[in-house]
Amino acid sequence: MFESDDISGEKALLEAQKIAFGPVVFQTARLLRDWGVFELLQNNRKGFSVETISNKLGLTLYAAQILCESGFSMGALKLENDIYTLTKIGYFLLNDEMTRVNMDFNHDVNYQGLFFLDEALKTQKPSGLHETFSKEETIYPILSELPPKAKQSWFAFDHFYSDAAFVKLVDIMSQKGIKKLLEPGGNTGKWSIALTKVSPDTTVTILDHQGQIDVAIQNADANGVGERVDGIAIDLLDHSIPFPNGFDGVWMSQFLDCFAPQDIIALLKRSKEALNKDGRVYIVEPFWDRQSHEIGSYCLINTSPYFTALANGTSKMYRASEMKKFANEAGLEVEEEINGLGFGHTLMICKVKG
Ligand SMILES: C[S@@+](CC[C@H](N)C(=O)[O-])C[C@H]1O[C@@H](n2cnc3c(N)ncnc32)[C@H](O)[C@@H]1O
Repeated sequence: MFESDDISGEKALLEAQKIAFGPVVFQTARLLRDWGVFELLQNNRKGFSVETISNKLGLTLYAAQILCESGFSMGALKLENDIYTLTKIGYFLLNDEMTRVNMDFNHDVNYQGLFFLDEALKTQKPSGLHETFSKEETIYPILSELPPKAKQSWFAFDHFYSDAAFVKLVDIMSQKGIKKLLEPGGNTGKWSIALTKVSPDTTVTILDHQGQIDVAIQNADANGVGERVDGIAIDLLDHSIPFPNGFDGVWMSQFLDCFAPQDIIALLKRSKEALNKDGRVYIVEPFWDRQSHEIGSYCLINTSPYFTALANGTSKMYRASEMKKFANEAGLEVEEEINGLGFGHTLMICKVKG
């Protein structure tokens, strides 16, 4: 994975420039996508001159030149005999859903805040969040109050990955005969709704901030499962508050990555205390050491600085080996691990250590 040293010095120097100009190319690629250049060229395979592109899209010739020349340099556009056409990279930038949600998330949520990454890494506070959106300790209490584009891109990013994993997970979990499930970080209720819809004997209790609980309850009502989805507003970082107990399972999806190791261990201990005798803790995470392709690992590893600068200053995307260690320290052991769910999520089923 990421074997980058097996290239010529010249290639390496070019790769280094791609990193040095990364933010520039990111912005031009985004505008080539959002201002219709990629789409125009996708619909016209023979391509157009920059003059025609500028005329057809109502851009100044200068704007079209700036964007198309950058598009050519990044490999998203081909330039032959003064005619631009779309390449495979341009095709993915335009059409690939994962690329789109990653780009929107990085622009609308992260871009400005990442300028403060150094301070965030030094202070372990989300300095980027403080400089852009809010003075709160973490992004989570204000998720539902983010500016509209940031809010939309945050939720689209979160849901894109978990929704894909939920398809198979609903199958797996609906066969477990769970009556009472506790869901810390249940967010807008996507999982609780998906599961209760196919499991008529299951009830789910969400623990989250009030803003998310309100949306989750509204969504559950709209989906006809409101009677079996409830929520408790709580600051999950206050480890002096025990979880409610008597549950067959505690479900945490894309949730533990929002916390530093010591908080994960404390949350897992509180989860353990919430279980019935034969209960299990279910951890769903995209671990970067469990990806079948380096594309997944690349996306996950580079999501971590969002957690530093914007989310909380302390968490990251973890490796499965790290999570196993945390579970162990909390008095749990991983009984089963199911990999390859959705775009590369893992389900870790944990039982209380005997
Ligand atoms: C990344 S989202 C996970 C969403 C969902 N479980 C999924 O799989 O898509 C994390 C959730 O944890 C909640 N959360 C994070 N820190 C929290 C805290 N300290 N107290 C309460 N909820 C918290 C957030 O509000 C958010 O809904």
